[in-house]
Amino acid sequence: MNALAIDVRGLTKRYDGRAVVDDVTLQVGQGRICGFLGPNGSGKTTTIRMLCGLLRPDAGEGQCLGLDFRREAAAIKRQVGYMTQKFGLYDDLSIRENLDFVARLFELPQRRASVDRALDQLGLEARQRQLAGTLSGGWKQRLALAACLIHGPRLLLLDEPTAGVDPKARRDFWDQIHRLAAQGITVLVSTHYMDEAARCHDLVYIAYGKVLARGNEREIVDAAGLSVWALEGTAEQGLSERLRALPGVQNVVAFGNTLHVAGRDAALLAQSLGAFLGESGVVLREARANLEDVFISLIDQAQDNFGHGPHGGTR
Ligand SMILES: Nc1ncnc2c1ncn2[C@@H]1O[C@H](COP(=O)(O)OP(=O)(O)OP(=O)(O)O)[C@@H](O)[C@H]1O
Repeated sequence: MNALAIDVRGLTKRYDGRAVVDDVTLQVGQGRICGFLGPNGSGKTTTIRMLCGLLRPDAGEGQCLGLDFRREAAAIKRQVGYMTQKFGLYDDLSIRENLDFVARLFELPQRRASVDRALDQLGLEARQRQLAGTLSGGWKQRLALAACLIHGPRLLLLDEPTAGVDPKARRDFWDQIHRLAAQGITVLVSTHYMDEAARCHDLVYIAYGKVLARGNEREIVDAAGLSVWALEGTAEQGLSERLRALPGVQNVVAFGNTLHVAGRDAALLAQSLGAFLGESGVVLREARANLEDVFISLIDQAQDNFGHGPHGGTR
C-alpha cells in the first residue's frame, strides 16, 4: 500500500452513553478511493466529521495526512475538502460568486486564479454566472465539489455526494473523482449505491458503528462465504416469503425479475432449495454473490448480534 492518508485506530463516539461509532479502525492509502458503506444511521457521517476535526472523538488515535488527528485538527482542516450531505452553498449567488466566497473563507492569496482553476477543473466556466439555486442536482454537486477543491486539498471526504443525482451526472462525477485520485488526492466517500461501491478501490462496510467488512469488492464477497442461488422469471406472489422461511435461507433479494436466495450454509441451502424445487417446479441456478447480497447478509447478522430494530436501518 502507498503511504497512508488516513490511519486511525479505535475511533469511538458516544451519544447518551451509546457508541454510535465503536472502535473503528480505518486505513486509506494515498491516492486511493475508499467507499464507506452502511445502512442509515450506522455512523458514517459521524466518522467523517471526526476525521476532519469537526467533532471530538471520545477515543481513538492516529493520523490524517501524517498529522495527529486529535491534536492537529486545525492543520488537517486546511488540507481537507469536506462535502456535506446537504448542499451548503448560497442559492442566490452565482457559481463564480459562491466559489469566490469560499476562496475568501480560506483566505487564498490569488483568489481569482483559484476560482478560475476550480471553474475549469469542473467544467463550470460556461455557467459561471448562473445562480446556484437554479442549477439541477448534478450541477449543484459539481459546484459543491469545485468548492471543496478550491484550496487544493490532499484529502476529500465526501458524504453521499451523489444522493438524488441522475445516472449520467453520477457517472461524470465519478469520472472526476478518478481523475483527482490519479493526481494523488485521497478520497473517502460514503454512498448507498452499489454501482458506486464497485468504482472504489477499497471498501469499508459499517453497521451499528462497527466495521463489519473491508477490502476490495472481490475480497469482501469472498470473505462473506455466501452461497447464492438465482431464481429467474417468476412473479409468483409471496414466493420471497416462502423462500425466506426455508432452513438455511438467510436472505432473499430481488434484482429485477431475478430473486437471489442466499445463505451461509451451502449444503443446507442446497438441500432446502432442492426440496422446494420439487414441489414448485421453479428453476434455480447457482450464482455468484454480489456486494448487495453480502451487505444485506451482513446487516441481518448485525441485527441479530447487536441490533434491536426492524430491517432497513439502525436509527
Ligand atoms: N448529535 C447527535 N446526538 C445524538 N445522536 C446522534 C447525533 N449525531 C448522530 N447521532 C446518531 O448517531 C448515529 C449515527 O449517525 P450518522 O449520521 O453518523 O449515520 P450515517 O451512517 O451517516 O447515516 P446516513 O446514511 O443516514 O447518513 C445515528 O443513530 C444518529 O441518530
